[in-house]
Amino acid sequence: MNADEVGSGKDLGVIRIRDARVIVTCPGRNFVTLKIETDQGIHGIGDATLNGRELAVASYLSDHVVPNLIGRDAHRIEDIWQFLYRGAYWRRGPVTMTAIAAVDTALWDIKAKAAGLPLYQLLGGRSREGVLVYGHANGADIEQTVDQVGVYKDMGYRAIRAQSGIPGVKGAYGVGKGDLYYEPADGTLPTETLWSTSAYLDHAPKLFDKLRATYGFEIELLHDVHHRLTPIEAGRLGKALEPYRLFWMEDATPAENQEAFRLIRQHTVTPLAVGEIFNTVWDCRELIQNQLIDYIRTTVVHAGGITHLRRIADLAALYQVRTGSHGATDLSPVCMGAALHFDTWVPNFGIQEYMRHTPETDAVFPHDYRFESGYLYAGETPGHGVDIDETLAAKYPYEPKQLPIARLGDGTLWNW
Ligand SMILES: O=C(O)C(=O)C[C@H](O)[C@H](O)CO
Ligand SMILES: [Mg+2]
Repeated sequence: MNADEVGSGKDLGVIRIRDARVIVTCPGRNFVTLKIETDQGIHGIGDATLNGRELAVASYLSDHVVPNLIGRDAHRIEDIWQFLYRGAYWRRGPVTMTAIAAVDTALWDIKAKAAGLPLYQLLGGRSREGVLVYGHANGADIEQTVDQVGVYKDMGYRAIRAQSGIPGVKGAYGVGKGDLYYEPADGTLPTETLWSTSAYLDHAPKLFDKLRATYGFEIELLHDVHHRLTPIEAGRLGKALEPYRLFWMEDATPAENQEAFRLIRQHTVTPLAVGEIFNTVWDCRELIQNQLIDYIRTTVVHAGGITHLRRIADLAALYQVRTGSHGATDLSPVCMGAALHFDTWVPNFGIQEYMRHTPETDAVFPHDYRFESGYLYAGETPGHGVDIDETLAAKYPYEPKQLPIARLGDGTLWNW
């Protein structure tokens, strides 16, 4: 942001929204960003990226939301949130909630800039110095994954998610091309992958056995099942992984049926994390209130912005469920910046996922957060500390890309 945009703290009267527009850019992968401008010269931005379905949110914003924003007081974040949620009549869902999140994030950015404060100060101030993050180590086989965990350890990570290719399974989830920048949305039409539960259940404990034998128990290890097991299979895996003391087992089974997690809980004390595809508190209310999970992974961009994420975190706090926000590369640096301010404040913080963006993406979204010794630190710039270079963004036009699908050996469509 420009120095002349920083408010004196006296700009908390009415501040009118003058213009709002959607910017779609593809510096290696697609990102959708909403930029809101005000009559005070202050602007705010919000991430609106929904991987593989980007243009649906872009249209929702441009065609249906932006006309409703012009002339409104940007300080009335809660009222605008309620207007967009209740006013649409059609509540919830990823497209709606991602669009609302973009508006909400941009408005918090504006309010914090107007106040001359970093966003975490407006949320209630600092609860911690740094935000513990986990990185992604993956490899084509166990040996490669073990080596990659070493690479992340050497970079200073204290918590590492480990995924490995599975013998006989083409395109197992989470296995990239061996570099730091894994991106699964890789085809104009979805890439078809294969899934075998029995091969996976046989393989996964061997990976963690080797990791603990190599690196001991000081490092935190995480694992993402990516929605592929039935509840009883997930219970079995959780039990098999208990000796390796995972920080969490993520998305062990699809969570439309929240009750399914009770069965998993009955069989294992491996901590459970879920929620990256949830959009509202209603998607996780039973999971939280019945203490069926340990970490809730809802994030700023897909769960209605800072305003709604705070409601989810407050409910979770009542039940000792901690946050562990999604932070894959399809969430733009704008989401990451906002998430880090949220994480710096939220009392029941657990961990933050952090997949590094490519240098091209970082150049389009200049930001002030930084990584050091396993922690990310939100900056002190007023606002959420992330901006967009529109000239550079315009050099990377949208490219249609979809996420893969998975099938069983007999051709049955499974969960990717
Ligand atoms: O980062 C994770 O935990 C994921 O599961 C990443 C998702 O596959 C990704 O965000 C889909 O777009
Ligand atoms: Mg995941």
